[in-house]
Amino acid sequence: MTAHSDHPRPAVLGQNQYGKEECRVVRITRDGDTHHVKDLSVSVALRGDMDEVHLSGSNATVLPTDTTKNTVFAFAKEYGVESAEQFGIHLARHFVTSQPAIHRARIRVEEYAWERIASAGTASGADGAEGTGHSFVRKGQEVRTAQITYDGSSWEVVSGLKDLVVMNSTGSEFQGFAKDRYTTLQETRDRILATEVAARWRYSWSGGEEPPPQWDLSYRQAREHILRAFAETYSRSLQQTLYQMGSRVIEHRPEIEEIRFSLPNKHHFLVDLEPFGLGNDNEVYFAADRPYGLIEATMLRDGAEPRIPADPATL
Ligand SMILES: O=c1[nH]c(=O)c2[nH]c(=O)[nH]c2[nH]1
Repeated sequence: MTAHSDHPRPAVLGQNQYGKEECRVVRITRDGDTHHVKDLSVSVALRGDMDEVHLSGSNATVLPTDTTKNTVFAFAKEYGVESAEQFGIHLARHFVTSQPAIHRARIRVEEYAWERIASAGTASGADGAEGTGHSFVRKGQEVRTAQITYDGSSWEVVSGLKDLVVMNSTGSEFQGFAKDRYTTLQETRDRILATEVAARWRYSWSGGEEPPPQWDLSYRQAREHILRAFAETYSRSLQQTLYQMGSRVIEHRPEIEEIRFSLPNKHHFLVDLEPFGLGNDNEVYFAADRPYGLIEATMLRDGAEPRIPADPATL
């Protein structure tokens, strides 16, 4: 006879917590034409008198996780985001002091840093650098890619980059689009435009007597043209912005004769704060993860043959 086979002990509830993970909030603060961005992923975990909800199913002490998410967005509007720490302190204090059943709140914040896309001749990223005031590139290095093919007589070099995240906090609209009975998207004259650029460009160089391009210089310049075109284009669609990025590279870099982009449209939806009696003048956005639009196109030097495949296995 073993102790636990004849007299099994009942299960007891151990440590428990609940909340909302990864509330992706983007707070734009407009200082005239200069915008400031705070981009956070906020996770809330609450603990307290939660036995009954587990044991009997009574939700009397359960502040919904949906409410915790709403609070994150509402606080972004009401208090702004001075720092990740200060924002977390506001939230944690709020949950613990306003809900008698909640005794402990753990707020985790990840902050994604952005730097300004500077215009020609200014130091990229330095705060206060000249630029549009509303164009940003996410900090953290993009990945540079290269594919070299040689068949014993000729070379093909396709270079590129991926994971280059950019955002315009204004200067973008999307309207006048086709509509059918399933269309619910509202036309907008002022939206956030954000994407994670993946681009590949093919050099005209194929060996022989011709000296190869200066690869590093060419990469830096192509990247710079892509960024500037993104920043300086008033966008009517991501497709139009893509075309400007590509044509600018083709026009300024004679060594490149084809460039292909794959641009996810990283949607940012304005949060409806009216239920909380708060306005939202393009200040607080929900950064959606998926699904996302995917806009792809090739730009060619006139007369060049398209050789970058549209559907590669990987970039
Ligand atoms: O720039 C855009 N292009 C689209 O094709 C599209 N479709 C959509 O729903 N939003 C957008 N935005």
